[in-house]
Formats: sequence, structure tokens, C-alpha cells
Amino acid sequence: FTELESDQIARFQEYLRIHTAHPSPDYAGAASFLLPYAASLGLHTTTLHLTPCKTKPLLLLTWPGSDPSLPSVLLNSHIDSVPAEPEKWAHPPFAAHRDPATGRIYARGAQDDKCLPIQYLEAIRGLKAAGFAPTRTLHISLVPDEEIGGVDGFEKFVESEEFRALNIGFMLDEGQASPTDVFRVFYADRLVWRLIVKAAGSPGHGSRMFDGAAVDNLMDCVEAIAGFREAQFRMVKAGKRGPGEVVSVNPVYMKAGIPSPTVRVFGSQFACLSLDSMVKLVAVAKDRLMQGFVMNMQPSEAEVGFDLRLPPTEDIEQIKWRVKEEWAPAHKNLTYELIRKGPVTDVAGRPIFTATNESNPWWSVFEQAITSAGGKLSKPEILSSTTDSRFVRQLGIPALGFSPMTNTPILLHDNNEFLEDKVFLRGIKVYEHLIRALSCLQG
Ligand SMILES: CSCC[C@H](NC=O)C(=O)O
Ligand SMILES: [Zn+2]
Ligand SMILES: [Zn+2]
Repeated sequence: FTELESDQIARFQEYLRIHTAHPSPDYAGAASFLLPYAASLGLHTTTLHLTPCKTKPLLLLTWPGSDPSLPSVLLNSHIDSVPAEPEKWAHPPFAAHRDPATGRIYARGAQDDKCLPIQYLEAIRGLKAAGFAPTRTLHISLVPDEEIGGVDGFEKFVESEEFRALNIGFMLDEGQASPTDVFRVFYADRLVWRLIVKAAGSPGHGSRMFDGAAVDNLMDCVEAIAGFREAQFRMVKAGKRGPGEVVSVNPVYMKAGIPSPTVRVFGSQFACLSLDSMVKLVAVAKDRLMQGFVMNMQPSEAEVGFDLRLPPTEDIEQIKWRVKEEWAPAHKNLTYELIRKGPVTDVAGRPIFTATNESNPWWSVFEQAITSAGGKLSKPEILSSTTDSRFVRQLGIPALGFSPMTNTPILLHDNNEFLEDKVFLRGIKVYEHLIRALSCLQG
């Protein structure tokens, strides 16, 4: 690596070491890293507080263009990350360990999406060093709370006067890794719903066989949904549909059982016990702690939660019918809640997606920039998960999801999330091409 490249990798690692994971992301720490970094490159920096408590800053970095009357270009990235289970990782999730043999940098956020701000900023460094000056103004937004729905983040941002004043013409936001050497790009996100099904039923002794127990009723629901899920998944496995082109309905939690009180043993009690009964008591306590539930009672209530996602053009009415008639019918003692998360149509009442044809000049410029960077682009896809792009697309502003990570397994929200150093560095070059092209698109 050149000295510059080593520095770029080090800056990426430094950012990854900031604990930005929920439930208590260190936004202040991230801001004290990112703001002086951007200022050192000559960018204007602003911090917006969209919540009264001021604990969720939204950072805006600006490189003014020579023609500020033209709509600007926005590069977005969320600051927060999902939690990690450190004991299940090969390397600590906030150490940003670089494996010298493979060049893999392991960290929560390595792919999702803490590579982006560093790549944006280092691309700007490169462009400035090459004497490039943008025509359109370029903004970078670094936003809180994407991982928890963006209610105090991008959703408030798009409603703000500050956002309107930016006059955004086009946005690039995160995408997903590509396991092949072809870059992936996303023109839409699926819609997010939550489905919660509750079952009631007859309670009884754990040994009795009877009809209509709550868990039994809930299992009928789970089986019905599993059948639907399998049919959708089959289309993906057969290559007939992309992962964003089907309805997914995945169980994410299950709740049932009568909690058992934990056995507490005090020192004084221990004192009068024989060694034998002490060992037995510890075994009982351990057993109860592990299970946490009474083992010989069939509970009268049970619950399951599903993460439900629909392609933007899918008809929710059909799903509503299925839930009512097939998945959670009242005659099986099942009740449900179907909760919408985020917008389902744009301001004009149309499905939320960005055009990827001649009608969208930004699309052609994007495509050409990837080619000029020596990259190949796969057919534009619908993202199976959800990003802040939906808030921008909802306003009718074009936005594409893109993370320049080729030959990389998809590890967002997974254990041992990593990004290879060379892939990260190549991404900087790709953004140099993208920024050059997008910021000079003629009005
Ligand atoms: C309710 S919006 C949730 C947003 C979240 N984004 C990334 O994982 C997601 O679950 O896709
Ligand atoms: Zn993300
Ligand atoms: Zn995420």
C-alpha cells in the first residue's frame, strides 16, 4: 500500500472503533471524528438537531459547486449500527482487526455502512488533489437512527426546512455487497410491515393431550405462513425472482410459557446444608435458570412476530386477506396486528421507485461512471431490506442504493462482518468517478 492508502485504511478502522451500535450509539463520538475530518478537507460542516434532546445529531458536509443554482447531489450514510454478539465473533466487533493474511477488516458496520463516509471523504480528497471542482454542489449527510426506522433521523430530515434548502436533485445511499465481481445497484426498497399474531387457548397440565392449546393454535399459524414463505423462497432459489421481488415473511420472535421464579440461595442457607443437598440445589437452580419456564404447564397465551416485506408494487390488500383468512383465522383463537412501517406510496400516490431508463438522466450518468471506473454493473435490483432512500424517493427525488463492494459475501447484520482492505480502497476510486460525473451533470 502507498502511504495514502495505509492512512485511508487506518481512518476506516478508527471510525469502526467508535461504538455506534444500538441501543446506545455513540453519536457524539462519531461527530467528533467526522466533523474535523471533513473540515480538514475544506468542506463546510453543519450539525442539525432534529430532536429536542439534541442527542441525535445529523451531520451535513458540503462541497460548494460553481453553479449553486443547479439541484445538488447528496451522498448519504447512516451513523448507527445494529448490535453485535461479541462472544460469537472471531474478532471483537469494535476492534476493527485487520487480518494481515487476507486483508479483511472485521467490525460491526464494516459493510453496513461505515465504509461509506470514509470512501466519500477520501474520494473528495483525491478529486481535490487532482484539481477537480464540481459544477453542482455536493452534500454528504450522516444521519442517526436508520437501523431503527429513521423516525428521529431521515424522516425528520426530509420534513425540515434545511432539507428543502439543499435543493437535492439526486441521492446515492447504501446498497448491499456483491458476492461476484459485478457491482449491484438498487432502485427501490421493499415496504416494511410487522405482523404480530397472538393465540389464546386452553391451559392445562403439561402431560395432558387436548385440543385447542394456545401453542397448538399458534403452530397452525406458523405452519400456514411457513408454506407461503417456502413458495416465495422457491422462486428466489430457482432464480425466477430476485430477493427483493418476492414477499418475505420471517419469524423474528416467539413468546410463550409460564416463567419460573429463579431459585435464590443465600450464604446462610448454604451453611446448614450438607454438601450433597448443596450440589442438588445448585443443579436445580441452574436447570431453572436455563429454562426459565415452568415445564409441566401448557400456557393459555402464545405469540409470534414476523418481519414482513413487500415489493413496492405488491398489493397489501391481498396479504391482508391471507392474514385474516389463512394465517390467523379467528376460529382458531388467533388475533393479529398488521403494522405498517414507513411510506407505501410516493407523494403522487405511486409505488416508490427510481427510474432506471432514459427518462432519468442521473441513471445514465451513474451507469457511465461505473463503466469509466472499470466496473461492470448488474441489472438494477429492488433491495430486500430498507434504507433511508425511501424518504427521498417518496418526494419524487431519484435515489440509488449502492455500496461498492464486489467479491464480498453479504454480511450485514451478521456475525464476523468484514470488508477487505483492497475492496474498500477500490470503492474510493469508484466514488471519485461517480462524484466527478454526477456533480457535472448538465442542467
Ligand atoms: C422500519 S424500517 C427498518 C429499517 C431497517 N434498515 C436496515 O436494516 C430494515 O429493517 O430494513
Ligand atoms: Zn445500513
Ligand atoms: Zn443495517
